[in-house]
Amino acid sequence: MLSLSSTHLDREEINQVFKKQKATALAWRKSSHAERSDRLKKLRTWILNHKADIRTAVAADFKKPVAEVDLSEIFPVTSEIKHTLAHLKSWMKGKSVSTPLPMLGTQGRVIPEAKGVSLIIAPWNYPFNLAIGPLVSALAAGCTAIIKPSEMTPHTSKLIEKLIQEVFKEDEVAVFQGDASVSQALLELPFDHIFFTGSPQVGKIVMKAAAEHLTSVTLELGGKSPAIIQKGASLKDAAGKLVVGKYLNCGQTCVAPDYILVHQEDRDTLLDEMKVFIQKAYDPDFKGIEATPDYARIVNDKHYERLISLMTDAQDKGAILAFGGNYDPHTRYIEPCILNDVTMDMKVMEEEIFGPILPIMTYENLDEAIALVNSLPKPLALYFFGEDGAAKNQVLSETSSGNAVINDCVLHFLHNDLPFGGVNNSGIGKAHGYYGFLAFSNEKGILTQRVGTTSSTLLNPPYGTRTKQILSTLIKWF
Ligand SMILES: NC(=O)c1ccc[n+]([C@@H]2O[C@H](COP(=O)([O-])OP(=O)(O)OC[C@H]3O[C@@H](n4cnc5c(N)ncnc54)[C@H](O)[C@@H]3O)[C@@H](O)[C@H]2O)c1
Repeated sequence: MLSLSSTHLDREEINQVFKKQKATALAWRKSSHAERSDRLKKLRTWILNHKADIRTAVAADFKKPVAEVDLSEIFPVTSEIKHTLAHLKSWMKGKSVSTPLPMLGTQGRVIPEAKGVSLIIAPWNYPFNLAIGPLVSALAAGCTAIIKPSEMTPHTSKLIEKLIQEVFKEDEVAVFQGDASVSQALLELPFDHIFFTGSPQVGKIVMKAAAEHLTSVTLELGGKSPAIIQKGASLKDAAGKLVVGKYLNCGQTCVAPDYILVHQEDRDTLLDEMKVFIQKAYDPDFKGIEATPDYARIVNDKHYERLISLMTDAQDKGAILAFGGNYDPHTRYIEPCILNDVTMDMKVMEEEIFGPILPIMTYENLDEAIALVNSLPKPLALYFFGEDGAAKNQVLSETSSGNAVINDCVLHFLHNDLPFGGVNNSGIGKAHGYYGFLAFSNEKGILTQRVGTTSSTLLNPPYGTRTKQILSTLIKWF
């Protein structure tokens, strides 16, 4: 198997490329809309010409189905580029701000300025999308970039390197392959922005390293995203959406519903509907789920064993296997699994599951469900199913999450006009569309004095009675 974990660490080369990018970043800061669009179009053309290579590479890494590669690796990036090309001109223009009375005679404007050299560290679970998606934002903002793809998906990471080498010069965009040691060597450098996607544990390491240079960070992290099914919700509709959202990418999705909170009277019906949907989606010909080409595998043995131990721990502590339970270490197959009677002392409720195991917990009243969500770190997403507006508003106002979706799940990732990201433990900063552009931009506030020095001289020392009167008027009225 292709491996990148042993890629040797060449600090000298990293330093050289960083230095070259510093020089290019200065020039790129002034790059026009046409130049930035041209970079994005070249990127898009390469992707469109290599769709088959992308499908083959991601499938070689974890048997990801072709349709899922198209939907969740290629489409989000091409649509992000299209959206960016359509709006970049107005984003780059910045905006005028209104003038408050005490500032009369001045004009204020906010101009987005390219931050400079950026570092993009990507995870393995959407290995193409989560390395190239942030690059779209970096290029739009006028930044250069060094990308460190995941060592866990070597085929896709190699393809990303090929893409970058064919489309860019190394002083514009470069790729360094390898494991944590390569990330850490990169993190020693004074980047102008770091965009990290990965676990909260590594996010903390990244933020500490960034603090050394006071480099700004976007941290796209993970967490336990709950799905609350309100009493009276359409259980059939919720069941189908939960199954699709959970088992896409074999559950290895940062925004997958991590656990379900359903009213105790609805649990069995929801469960039955989910079983029917799993059968229809992944075993339509009754040949067994393992035979479907539409279900991915676990990325490596370490994650496979972690997931099996989560299932075993839960069952040892009293959880009931309501669906699934079959697995195969040779192919790293884990059947979609649903656990009932889950309690908070089980490991499945202590860590992000990040695999095809779905615990169901019940509640008697909504307050209980909200209290449970609030007892855990703030999640990346929260899903609410139900038509009761008051209940929906209660959940939205009494919980905190990076994003929230009503009557669906996971879909918000594809909405380019919504800020995507977490809050506290699930992330810092937002990605996608305009928000991604802003992440790589310094929003520079510019004030222009238009009426000479009159206004400021009123407040110059020596501070006499008139100055004091002006100040007390300012404080009183403005
Ligand atoms: N918010 C999002 O958009 C989003 C998207 C996908 C995944 N995720 C999260 O990512 C996690 C899974 O991905 P992962 O296992 O690749 O994450 P990870 O944190 O283990 O690794 C991410 C990247 O960091 C590097 N890395 C690992 N250890 C490091 C260290 N000690 N120092 C510096 N760099 C290091 C890896 O080489 C990899 O490139 C989950 O928590 C998931 O929720 C979040």
